[in-house]
Amino acid sequence: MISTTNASPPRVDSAVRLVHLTKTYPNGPEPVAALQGVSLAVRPGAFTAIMGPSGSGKSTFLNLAAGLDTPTSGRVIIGDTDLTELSPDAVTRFRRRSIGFVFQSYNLIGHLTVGENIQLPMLLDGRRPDDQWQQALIDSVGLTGKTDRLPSELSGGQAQRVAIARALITRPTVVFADEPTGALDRRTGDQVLDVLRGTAKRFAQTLVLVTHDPHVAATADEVLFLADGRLAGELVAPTSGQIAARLVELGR
Ligand SMILES: Nc1ncnc2c1ncn2[C@@H]1O[C@H](COP(=O)(O)OP(=O)(O)OP(=O)(O)O)[C@@H](O)[C@H]1O
Repeated sequence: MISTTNASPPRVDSAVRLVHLTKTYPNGPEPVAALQGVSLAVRPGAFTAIMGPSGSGKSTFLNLAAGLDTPTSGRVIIGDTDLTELSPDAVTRFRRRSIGFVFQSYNLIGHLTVGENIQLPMLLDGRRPDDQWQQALIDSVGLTGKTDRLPSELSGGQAQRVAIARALITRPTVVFADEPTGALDRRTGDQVLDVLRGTAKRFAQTLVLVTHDPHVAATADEVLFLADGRLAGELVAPTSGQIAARLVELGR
């Protein structure tokens, strides 16, 4: 279940809870109100897609929810931790442990091997991943036998599989993904999406994904729509046709 109101959501057992979230960018004389009072809760284990017309606030939403940027007002609660009450250093530490992020452009470290890239969030946190868990993850994303390669020796699809394993290695409370198939051709993108969705389901990983692609969003449990910085409805397990129709209504 996901709650999508512009008012305060009921207290629920949630992986992500946003309360009256606003973000205004001080763009000279004309500040931009990119988010205008968004409240929602994401159920643990759910796969939620975020969609909306260009400029509707999707990237702003993702950056705030993942602690990459700070809101103008409102609260971001991941599990039972309110990010907006933490110091910047504490947010960085919390993100390492409890938030995974998959970028469109992979963001792998070029001189580290596949295995080292995957382990990095654990190592930065002064921990070592459990060998069995790491192997299960590598197998699940289809990188068995490729852990000694360098990123330059990988295809785009393989690189994104590394990024997916890296995002999940800490068993975070939530993984956020920003257009994770946007740089891939359709066939490779579909395979990577299957890997992301399948691995998240297998390990009961909460996943929140921003996409422009109705075909990608149609694989989610729920699709949330943003328009002009506000929530503009949700669809549960929709078809890509239903999603496309909703986007047309919202003036995609
Ligand atoms: N760093 C920034 N400084 C100033 N304005 C910004 C900044 N980032 C975003 N905006 C503005 O905030 C609004 C929301 O932008 P955002 O990037 O969140 O939308 P989006 O839905 O992700 O768009 P797109 O689908 O085109 O990527 C837009 O009007 C945008 O111009």
